Amino acid sequence: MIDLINVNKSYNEFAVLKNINLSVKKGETLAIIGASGSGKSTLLKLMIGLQRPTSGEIWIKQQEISKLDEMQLDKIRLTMGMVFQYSALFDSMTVAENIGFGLTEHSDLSTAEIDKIVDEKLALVGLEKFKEYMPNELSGGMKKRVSLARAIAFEPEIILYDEPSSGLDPIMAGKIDKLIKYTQQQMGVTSVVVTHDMDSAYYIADRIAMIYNGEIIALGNAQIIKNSDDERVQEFISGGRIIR
Ligand SMILES: Nc1ncnc2c1ncn2[C@@H]1O[C@H](COP(=O)(O)OP(=O)(O)OP(=O)(O)O)[C@@H](O)[C@H]1O
Repeated sequence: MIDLINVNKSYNEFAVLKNINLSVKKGETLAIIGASGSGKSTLLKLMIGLQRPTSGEIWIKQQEISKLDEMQLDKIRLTMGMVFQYSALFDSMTVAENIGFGLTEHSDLSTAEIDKIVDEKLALVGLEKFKEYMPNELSGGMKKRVSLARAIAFEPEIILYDEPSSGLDPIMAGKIDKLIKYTQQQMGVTSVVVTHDMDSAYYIADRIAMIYNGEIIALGNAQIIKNSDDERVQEFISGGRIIR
């Protein structure tokens, strides 16, 4: 579904990602972990064509996207949802308008049909009562949930999440995790989730990839990551609390 082949990304002379080879299978949830600045968000941006690789190939559903123009990329993006780190809602639109925006712009659905979908997705994220609110009237966590509702409204085949539960209280973070699992189990969505939260990664992901200085240094299910004999992995997953 998503295949990165020998991908390198540099900003000016600085190599952020080095020779990344990674495949995400249809219906799989892959978590990407790694220290701040290790290149996780850049990896997500490459997958949705917001950044282009310096070299290498990025395949989304049998199409190599790294050399497509913006119009061709837009077509691919219509099959993908993205939940950004900072919600990225349209400030001048209500919650309902934000969630329905993609459908209004890119589908032939009637206003009533879109409204029904908006209601369904708002119920999924527990924000039924906030339909007519403006983003600036919501807390950070609520904005994140609206952003998630917007991403799933379109029923995309792929959803990319950039730290979906950061800044949320544990109960809300748990709810977001359950929703991510729901999109996989009920909608068959293929997901890539950047997270700092190891409990979340173990819960939601089929496999976890750890990036260290722009390279993938570990890849596998929770058991493989937990049992890794790489000190850098152990240090990260224990939150630096390893006793040497
Ligand atoms: N547009 C850009 N121009 C120049 N440098 C960039 C750009 N975007 C990211 N970088 C650099 O690339 C490196 C990786 O950034 P990236 O945002 O991918 O890291 P990250 O692992 O997602 O970090 P965090 O966990 O803090 O969000 C950083 O050193 C950052 O300064």
